[in-house]
Amino acid sequence: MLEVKQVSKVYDGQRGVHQLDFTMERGEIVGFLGPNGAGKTTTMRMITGYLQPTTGSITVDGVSVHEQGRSVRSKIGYLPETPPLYPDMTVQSYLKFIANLRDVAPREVKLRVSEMMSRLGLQGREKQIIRGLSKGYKQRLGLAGAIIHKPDLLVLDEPTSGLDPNQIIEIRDLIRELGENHTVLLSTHILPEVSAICNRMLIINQGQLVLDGSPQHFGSAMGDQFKVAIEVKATEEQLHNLLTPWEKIRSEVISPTGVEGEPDSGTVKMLLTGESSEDFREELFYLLSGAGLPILEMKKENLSLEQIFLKLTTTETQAEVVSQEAEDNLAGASTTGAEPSENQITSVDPKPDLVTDNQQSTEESTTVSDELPHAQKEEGSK
Ligand SMILES: Nc1ncnc2c1ncn2[C@@H]1O[C@H](COP(=O)(O)OP(=O)(O)OP(=O)(O)O)[C@@H](O)[C@H]1O
Repeated sequence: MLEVKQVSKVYDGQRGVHQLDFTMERGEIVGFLGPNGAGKTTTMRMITGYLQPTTGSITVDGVSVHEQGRSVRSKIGYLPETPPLYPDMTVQSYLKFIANLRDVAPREVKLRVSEMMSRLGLQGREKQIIRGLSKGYKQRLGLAGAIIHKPDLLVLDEPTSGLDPNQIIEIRDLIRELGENHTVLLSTHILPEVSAICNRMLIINQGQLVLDGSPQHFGSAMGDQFKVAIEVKATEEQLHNLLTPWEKIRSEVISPTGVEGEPDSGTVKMLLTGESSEDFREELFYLLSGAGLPILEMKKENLSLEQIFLKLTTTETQAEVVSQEAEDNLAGASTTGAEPSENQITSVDPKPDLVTDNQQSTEESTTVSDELPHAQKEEGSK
């Protein structure tokens, strides 16, 4: 439904994003990740028609966002990082205003406003002045405004930023629910949010896409070495004798038997690392079972999302762009890793503004936005 084709944005000679290429299918919830300044907001503003790409094209259901803006905008809902709220309005009058702005048929406005109030849990706050709402309720109201015209595509820029943990959970649940009827693109710095809500993620670094696929399948695809953790009923010596001659595998004891002061469990836990991304579990199974050593546990070790993110956005190595195609191979019967691409990434801020758990951002709540809902284009302002 969304096609971003070879899109670049240059600000005063400086690169915003470079040759972005991706598509989104109806019903997907896609997480958009990247360090500060990577180009997430720029991309989202171009998709929603607020910014004109320097080159390339963006279409929604085959219609150009920038050539036929008005008809396409009715299909898109956008929640900028700071929701565009008018602090002196009441909740209800704001939603009515947005409904009119979004071309909701006049006879439907009342019904639509009350539908949004109930869907976003805003009932009872109709007459409340927006200025007095908590950050979480402002975010709900922003979301209500973004979906009041029933868009197919929802673009959310850091929707949980600045919320407390309870509000984060509420907004995530709402997004998950919205994902049942909408296609959603959301940017975030909170990596667990991607695993919690999204069925696909895009990572952007220095304006270029460096990863595209499902968060569940990247762990092993991103690692250039296949890793397996095992627990075997054996002695360390037996395992050592068996595994040492296997040249392509490096083994490391995680929990040895016979730890002083501990009863001997009779098992050894080991981490085995292959020299490549080739899956060696089957060979390992036959090797150990052939030697009469029972395998109590065997688990493929995946890179965590945090490790993937850091690997892709902080190293000075060749980018290992994992394409959707490679991920499909991985998800299927194939046991090989993803094909590396020729794209290059270079070093960036080694400490991107990354939240790896449910830490709350300390960002201050702001009510007056520079991104008012009626501002359809705002070239060059951030
Ligand atoms: N209005 C602007 N004028 C000039 N340069 C800009 C403007 N907006 C963004 N940029 C530059 O474009 C690049 C991408 O910025 P963008 O805001 O899209 O990144 P981001 O991934 O959203 O970052 P953050 O996570 O900090 O919000 C940065 O180098 C930024 O400095």
